Amino acid sequence: MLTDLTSRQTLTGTAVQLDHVTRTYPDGDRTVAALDDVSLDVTAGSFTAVMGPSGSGKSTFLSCAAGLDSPTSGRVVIGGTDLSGMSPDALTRFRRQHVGFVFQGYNLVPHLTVAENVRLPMTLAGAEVDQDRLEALLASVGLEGRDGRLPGELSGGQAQRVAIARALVASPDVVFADEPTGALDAATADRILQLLRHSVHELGQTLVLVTHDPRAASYADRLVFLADGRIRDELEAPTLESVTARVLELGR
Ligand SMILES: Nc1ncnc2c1ncn2[C@@H]1O[C@H](COP(=O)(O)OP(=O)(O)OP(=O)(O)O)[C@@H](O)[C@H]1O
Repeated sequence: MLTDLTSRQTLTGTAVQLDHVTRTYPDGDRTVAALDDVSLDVTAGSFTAVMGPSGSGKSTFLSCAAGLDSPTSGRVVIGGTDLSGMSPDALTRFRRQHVGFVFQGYNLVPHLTVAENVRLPMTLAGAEVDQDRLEALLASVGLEGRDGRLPGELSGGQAQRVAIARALVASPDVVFADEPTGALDAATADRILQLLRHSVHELGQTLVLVTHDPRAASYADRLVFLADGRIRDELEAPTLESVTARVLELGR
């Protein structure tokens, strides 16, 4: 069971705002809009999934919304801070403190222990993690007693739990998860998705999950469908049945 590890200051309001965000890329003589005038408010303490077929703009959405890339036009606001015009260095510093990431491939540093991997965002930001908090965080993701292990000694599900603890350690304004269960078997994937959902509903974490998997999307509070770089549709309280039905409708 997750305990209240975070002292979140904002449980209400908007955690992430995309305001008319467009991202174009050169394509020969033309430009292609990977993201085309997307506006979206992500409510603090909510779990939003973003789904869409291959090439619909999911990766571009994640890169722009998380401050990994800058939109060609429009603006992104995270936790009240407008990212427009920030230098790459300033964006990196901002992300370390305000944005957590969980990727399909875990992205753990192989020669660092579990505890060192979890601490890493804070270490890079020049901050300490209290030992009690570290232990409580590891326990909350089901990794108590494993703090001295190396990533190579963990199963895929355990490695992703480390990545989730690392994403939560700085109490970020938002965690972005990019196909976090793509490399896991179905039962392990369900446990990881439950853990992510609990981080929202029990810790008040804001979570944005990017996926092409209806099952993963059905864990969210709200589902946004992308197609051709635009928001095509939305579902509140999605279920596997409603997501699957909508995917079939949109595919027509
Ligand atoms: N660096 C780039 N240069 C040129 N075109 C790009 C670039 N990145 C993305 N695109 C184009 O933008 C569109 C959206 O791509 P994006 O990778 O965001 O889609 P996606 O939904 O994440 O796809 P997938 O599910 O296959 O990863 C595609 O047409 C893609 O070819």
